[in-house]
Amino acid sequence: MANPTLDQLRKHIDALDEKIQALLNERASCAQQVAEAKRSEDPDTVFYRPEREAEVLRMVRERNNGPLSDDEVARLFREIMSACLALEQPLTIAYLGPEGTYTQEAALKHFGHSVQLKPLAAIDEIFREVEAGSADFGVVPVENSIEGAINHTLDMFIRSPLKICGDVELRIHHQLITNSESLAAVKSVHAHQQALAQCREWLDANLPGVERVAVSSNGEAARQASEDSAIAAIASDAAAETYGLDTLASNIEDDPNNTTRFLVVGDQSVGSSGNDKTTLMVTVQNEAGALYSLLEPVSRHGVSMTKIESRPSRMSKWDYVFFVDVEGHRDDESVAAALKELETRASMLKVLGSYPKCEL
Ligand SMILES: C=C(O[C@@H]1C=C(C(=O)O)C=C[C@H]1O)C(=O)O
Repeated sequence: MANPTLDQLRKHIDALDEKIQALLNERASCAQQVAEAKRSEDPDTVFYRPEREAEVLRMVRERNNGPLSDDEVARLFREIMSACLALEQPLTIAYLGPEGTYTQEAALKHFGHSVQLKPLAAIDEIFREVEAGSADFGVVPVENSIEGAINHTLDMFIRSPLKICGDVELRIHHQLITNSESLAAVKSVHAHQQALAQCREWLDANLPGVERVAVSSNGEAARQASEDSAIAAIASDAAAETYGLDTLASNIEDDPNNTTRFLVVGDQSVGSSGNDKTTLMVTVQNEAGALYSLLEPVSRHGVSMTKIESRPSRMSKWDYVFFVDVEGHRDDESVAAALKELETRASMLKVLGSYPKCEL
């Protein structure tokens, strides 16, 4: 059709929408049949399969020809799978709240919007909630590109039996959100002290002399802003959505690469997706060369180590627990061989989890 009219184009979109909707429902019925198939194989089955979801997202990206970007189609399919899974089994996800935190945004990015979210006040509460089975999974921050590791999260693994089932990276974009009409009407800016620090230059330039108030979280700051239009909060898009606030200025962070990584914790062992990583927790005797001898088999078996973090063991002074990330799944031949040797050299080795590399 040469130069179709607006009316013709809209009719075409209506026809396409009808097909998309029918296909979505066909996919959803298929997912319901998958649930039956899983149940007949094993009555105690888990319906959520992160390794399969990662594979679906990888295929979506690989076959994408635009004009929608790979990220955009992956995000759409993330939501489709979320809705399909909810028909099989609605998931409850505990996260570090209150509502409107970046952890909430990370939870929604990873699981999609068709889950039941449960905001909790502290990292250890999230672990306890999942351990008790009151939530299926938990989402907690683990490191920030500026601030470094979130020690509290790492320390939880020393005592918790939970496993890592996935991770999510989130670019931290700070928004100035408020009910104020304009910057001039803002009398104070509320946020977590880290967010205030990360937007210092912007605040100096755009809101000089305006009071800055540190509060317990950016979600709490947004809640306060929703009750008083003289207050602006620094928080996420999710917080603006949750509390019905307008965004007066976007992406006001001084460092545009500010990124936080979150862990998804649960009691599920995740199968191989073909593009995975494995997190280990190890301790060694406090003696010369111990750490080298521990990691030597990792390199000899051609396994690539991408990260190492140490924390006091809390058992005795100057004794450390190492958190090590390697590429691959624990069932991969090379990783399994390295782990077998590592076990004989470490005083304690725990595989915290093998999980798909983030596809979002
Ligand atoms: C449909 C399935 O169950 C769930 C839903 C998925 C989907 O919608 O594609 C993928 C994995 C599972 O979390 C499946 O395992 O294939």
